Amino acid sequence: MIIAQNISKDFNGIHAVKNISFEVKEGRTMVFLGTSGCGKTTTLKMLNRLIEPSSGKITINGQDIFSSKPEILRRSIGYVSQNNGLFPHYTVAENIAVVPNLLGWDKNEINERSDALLKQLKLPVEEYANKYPDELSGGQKQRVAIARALVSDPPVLLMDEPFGALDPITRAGIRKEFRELPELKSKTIVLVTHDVQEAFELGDQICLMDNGIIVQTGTPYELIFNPTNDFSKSFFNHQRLQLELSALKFRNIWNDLADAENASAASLDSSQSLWEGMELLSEMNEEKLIVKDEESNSLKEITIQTIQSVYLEIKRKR
Ligand SMILES: Nc1ncnc2c1ncn2[C@@H]1O[C@H](COP(=O)(O)OP(=O)(O)OP(=O)(O)O)[C@@H](O)[C@H]1O
Repeated sequence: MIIAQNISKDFNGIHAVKNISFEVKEGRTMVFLGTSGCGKTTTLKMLNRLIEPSSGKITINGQDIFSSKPEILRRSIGYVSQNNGLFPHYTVAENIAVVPNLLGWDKNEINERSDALLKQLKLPVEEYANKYPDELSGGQKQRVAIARALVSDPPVLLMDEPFGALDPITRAGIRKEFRELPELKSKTIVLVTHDVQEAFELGDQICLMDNGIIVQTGTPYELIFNPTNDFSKSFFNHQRLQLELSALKFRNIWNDLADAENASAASLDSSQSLWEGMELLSEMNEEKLIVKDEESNSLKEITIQTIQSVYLEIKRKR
């Protein structure tokens, strides 16, 4: 768990971050979202002391981060920087091995761990381990950067616009894979983005920032349906429909869906969003799809029409 209390950062008179506080629960993902220059990266980098706060207190899993040297602190915090930060003269395998070498792992252990990660990240070892970063596509470089950040299994992962340099299609694909990576399920993650859709897909919680302060913190649902101020309300206006459908999960509307009978296989689970349901219905060119709720072990069916009418009913009631 990360707790930041009243943290600020001044750069020679520029108040980049102004007395903000937030908490990230263990195993959860917090996304910092906001316009360029609002203080997201500065906030992120204060968590691993790449930037030293001007004031405030930060604890990670109960430990004051200022009680140990920054180099020691960073061994338990994975970090993916904006431009992937790979060493150009190191191969993929060598890039991934940097931290394990510092930690004194033996060669076999390093190979085994890095092979397993490359496999999870869909970069076959035989093909990629000996390549150099400039022989990789943008998406592949980001995967290597993620593998490198995860190699020592740190409990906390910080990511600064990890998919920022990718085209929208690659970006959406890698984001989906990222969400499903088993390795990430138990990590406490703080991610910075200016992409609203990305924040809604990846964040359990979103901190919306403007001009060095946190304007609102909440789940995607809270931010889109219950904005507490004019900034939050207008920030999402240009993509409101898509974001509302992304924030609504099938489990939120479970009782409004028809039971599915004789269903062989479910295509979606109830933690997925109405937006994902619409995308899949159109991608698969199906009239109906089955959604499963793991908790109650029940199945429901969805169509574009049911999604539309449930959504319109929710809007009507508000
Ligand atoms: N090293 C620095 N020296 C002086 N000013 C800085 C420094 N780093 C950041 N700033 C200023 O602090 C403010 C916040 O910057 P920061 O990089 O945190 O914003 P951001 O929200 O991450 O923006 P972006 O999305 O463009 O990366 C900006 O006004 C920026 O110019």
